[in-house]
Amino acid sequence: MTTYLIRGARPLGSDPADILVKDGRIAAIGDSLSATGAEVIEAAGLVALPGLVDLHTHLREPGREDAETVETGSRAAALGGFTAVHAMANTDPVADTAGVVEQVWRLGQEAGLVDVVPVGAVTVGLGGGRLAELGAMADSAARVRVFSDDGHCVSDPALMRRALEYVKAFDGVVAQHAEEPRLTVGAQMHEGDRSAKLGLTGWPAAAEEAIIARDVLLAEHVGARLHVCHVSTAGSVEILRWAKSRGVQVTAEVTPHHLLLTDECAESYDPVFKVNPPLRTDADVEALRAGLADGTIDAVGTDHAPHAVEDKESEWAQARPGMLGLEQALSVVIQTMVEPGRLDWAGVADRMSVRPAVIGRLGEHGRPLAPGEPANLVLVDPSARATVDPAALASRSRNSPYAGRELPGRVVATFLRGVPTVLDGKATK
Ligand SMILES: NC(=O)N[C@@H](CC(=O)O)C(=O)O
Ligand SMILES: [Zn+2]
Ligand SMILES: [Zn+2]
Repeated sequence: MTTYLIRGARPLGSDPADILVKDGRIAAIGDSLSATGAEVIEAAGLVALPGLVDLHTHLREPGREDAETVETGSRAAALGGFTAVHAMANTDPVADTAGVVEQVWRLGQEAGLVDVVPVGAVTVGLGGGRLAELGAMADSAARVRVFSDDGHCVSDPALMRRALEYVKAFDGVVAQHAEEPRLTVGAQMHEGDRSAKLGLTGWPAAAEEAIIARDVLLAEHVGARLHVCHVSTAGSVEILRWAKSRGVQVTAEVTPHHLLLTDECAESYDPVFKVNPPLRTDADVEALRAGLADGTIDAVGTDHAPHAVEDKESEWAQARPGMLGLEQALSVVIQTMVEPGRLDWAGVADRMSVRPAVIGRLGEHGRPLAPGEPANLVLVDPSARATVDPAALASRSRNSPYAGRELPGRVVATFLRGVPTVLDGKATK
């Protein structure tokens, strides 16, 4: 294994130091380190962070390999600075058995670009009718700890309660897509002045908030862990703040797109901006940024949702919801949180690596940058700026909501257990 000497990087944005990466681990951090035979990486001006961890990625394999595969999504993740991603269960077949989660886990190992951690479905076929074999998925080689019907809400409260009780036995967590389905029939965008003006059926904030309120009460009642996916409204942040103040074991994530974009994007009628939950208002965006800054929202989760051209480039009402996120997530967080002074680099590491790793119970990720720790790390150039070109993305799909936007921050290198998956901003395989 090659030894790497990373020279003059700023760990979590602190003063420059050298980082020696040897045998898959951080061997030393200090001034003027030297190591014979080491490959030197000049990192002056670069910030070193622990490898990013995504709690919410759609990789589309098995079933829609034309939109993304475990390999192409892994490459997009590595280029975005990630060393672990949780692969959502809404594949075809659905990841609701030990067999399917082991298949996804194995494909991730073979690609070798990030640790692909399968999420198990809560209910059989995402049907919302009966619980999937949660215990078998937890005991499988994939060691599933996060369970979600994402794309669908576990809307039956009795079933949600049973899922929470079940996963408690192995320290698992239910990640809820909070959407009361009776309130979102035919919904196309955020319900408000703009949906009225555009004549599109609205997705009211209350459809999300009602489920979050119900679920935090259930999590409190049974003493289990709940995670809320893609929180999108100011009211949701308030409910989470209240629940946390009561000691409920609830965590939450916000997507990069909900931190940056609003329902104003829908005025273009460009379906690239169609997503669930929908882009909301300026006031919601502000509340999400404040919630991420004060820790009410624990993590950034990309909800990277690749879609093939024919599923996205159609009329708004026909287009599938979802947008890409992995390759620009860190840049969006730099723009919305770091540059305005709302999160420092240690805060970025906390919300994009440490806390998501803890929520997913990934022992080898989200660790401190310290000697002896696994060398999962990313080097970022915060001063670089680039315009997003969807054609240049590693994802197999092109549905980036950031096309043509200039964003700050460039991932220069990513290391997975001491092996570079990205060097000079390019994937190594
Ligand atoms: N976010 C989306 O709009 N779509 C996701 C499903 C989901 O996250 O709910 C997808 O799988 O495409
Ligand atoms: Zn969802
Ligand atoms: Zn999703």
